[in-house]
Amino acid sequence: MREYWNSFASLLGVLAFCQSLLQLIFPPQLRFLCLKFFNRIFHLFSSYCYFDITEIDGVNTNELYNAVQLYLSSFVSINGSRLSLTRALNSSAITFGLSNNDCIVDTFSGVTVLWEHVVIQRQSQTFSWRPLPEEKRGFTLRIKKKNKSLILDSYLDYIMERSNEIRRKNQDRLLYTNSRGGSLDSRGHPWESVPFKHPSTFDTLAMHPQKKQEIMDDLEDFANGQSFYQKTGRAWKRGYLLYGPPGTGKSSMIAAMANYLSYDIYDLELTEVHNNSELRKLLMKTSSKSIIVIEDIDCSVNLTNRKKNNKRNYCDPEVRCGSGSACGGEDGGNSITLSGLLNFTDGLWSCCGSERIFVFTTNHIEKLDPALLRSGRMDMHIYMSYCSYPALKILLKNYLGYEESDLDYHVSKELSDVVDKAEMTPADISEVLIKNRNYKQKAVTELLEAMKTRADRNFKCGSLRGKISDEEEQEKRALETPNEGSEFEEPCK
Ligand SMILES: Nc1ncnc2c1ncn2[C@@H]1O[C@H](COP(=O)(O)OP(=O)(O)OP(=O)(O)O)[C@@H](O)[C@H]1O
Ligand SMILES: [Mg+2]
Repeated sequence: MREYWNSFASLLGVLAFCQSLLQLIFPPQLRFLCLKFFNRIFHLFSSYCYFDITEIDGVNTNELYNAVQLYLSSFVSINGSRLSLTRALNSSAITFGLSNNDCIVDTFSGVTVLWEHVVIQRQSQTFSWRPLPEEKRGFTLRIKKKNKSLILDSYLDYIMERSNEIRRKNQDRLLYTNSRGGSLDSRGHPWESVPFKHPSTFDTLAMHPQKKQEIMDDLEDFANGQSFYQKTGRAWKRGYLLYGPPGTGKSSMIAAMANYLSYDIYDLELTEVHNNSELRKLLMKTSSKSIIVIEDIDCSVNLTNRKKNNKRNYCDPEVRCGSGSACGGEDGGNSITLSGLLNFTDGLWSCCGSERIFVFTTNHIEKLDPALLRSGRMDMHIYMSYCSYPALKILLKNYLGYEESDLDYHVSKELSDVVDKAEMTPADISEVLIKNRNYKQKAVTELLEAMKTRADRNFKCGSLRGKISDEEEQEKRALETPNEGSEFEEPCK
């Protein structure tokens, strides 16, 4: 056996020698042919095969090249002695890369592979619609021939997956908006984006810890549920309806969800969408691993339909534009309808892209069309309630750094007794605590006073409180939609 290997090694040595000799003696064309011939023979006997992944494929950027670069960056930082460093747009992290013509060994499923980063000068600028870089870059993957089929497919898939993860981790989250009202930017995108830096997390969110845990588990199950969704033939998406009075943390919850899963947010302003087909286009331009949000859903769809349909009740099936009717009603398909919206979240269109979460918020669940609430449409209905005692403890910890044990026994007893009766939102309570955050004792005393006053008032004039909050609500709507805020309609009976 050893003799066989010795003779094989000497054969390779001779071939390499002939190659260099040819370079000296023959003219270039002949040399090229001979080299090709010897290379063929060399590869025939070699136990390795090679794959080139170039940076530019024709004139398009090769996604696989970028993925490999990012993937290798996750472990070259430990091994390399000379590395290239990059920081991408919108990223707060620095990534390491292999320097020119450096190699690195990787192991996947017990198989060892070698990566080489190849950089060569481009000889002459060939004709191209866009200027090409002066250097030709690429990665060469060397693997044993016998492992080729075993690892090629799954290894490359694994690299794509890992690189996406790294990219998401490195890149700051983005908040997209369609506030341009359907016009496209220079790259044909209907969404505008800004870095998303909302500090709300599930730790800072004041709500019952058990309920919070349920939501976190549900999100986790969703994010790890690719195989489940595939196996059951369901689109990989999930819908949450957040409802409750203003200031109870619906928007904060959305931010916490995005931060928890590291997803981007698409804040869909329905009043800026002119018709159902525009809505579909917007959906097609959203990326996976994102949360698509429609805030105050009772106002958006309701208002548009009502406006387009001369104040008819939007629960009317014609207005809702159910199956068979011409969507858009009287204006020849020039409005967004409830059925268009449902198709967007639930129908065939909802499946373009994957791993997406839809979140609708409302202050008035009773005003929503039953079609939106039907089981299976929104997977979870989450009531964001007035502040409870467990939620209050979280706020005290957030704003004052107080644990329950830091409070005087009588004070904590009084707080726990009065908090439900006071019916104050976390936003109300936060305001009192922020104002006095440098005087902790005073903050607690003032909060207790405010709660007692509110509880008394609620007890004395419960019906009046209802009116007040309705006024607050109308005021809020008027501020948000100055021209349309006064047009409130009776909820569906
Ligand atoms: N559950 C909560 N936990 C922590 N902070 C909260 C909570 N609810 C409200 N807040 C505080 O109150 C402010 C307003 O809350 P947020 O905008 O999330 O309420 P909302 O329910 O979305 O109200 P709206 O119905 O008016 O949109 C937030 O900036 C946050 O600081
Ligand atoms: Mg909100």
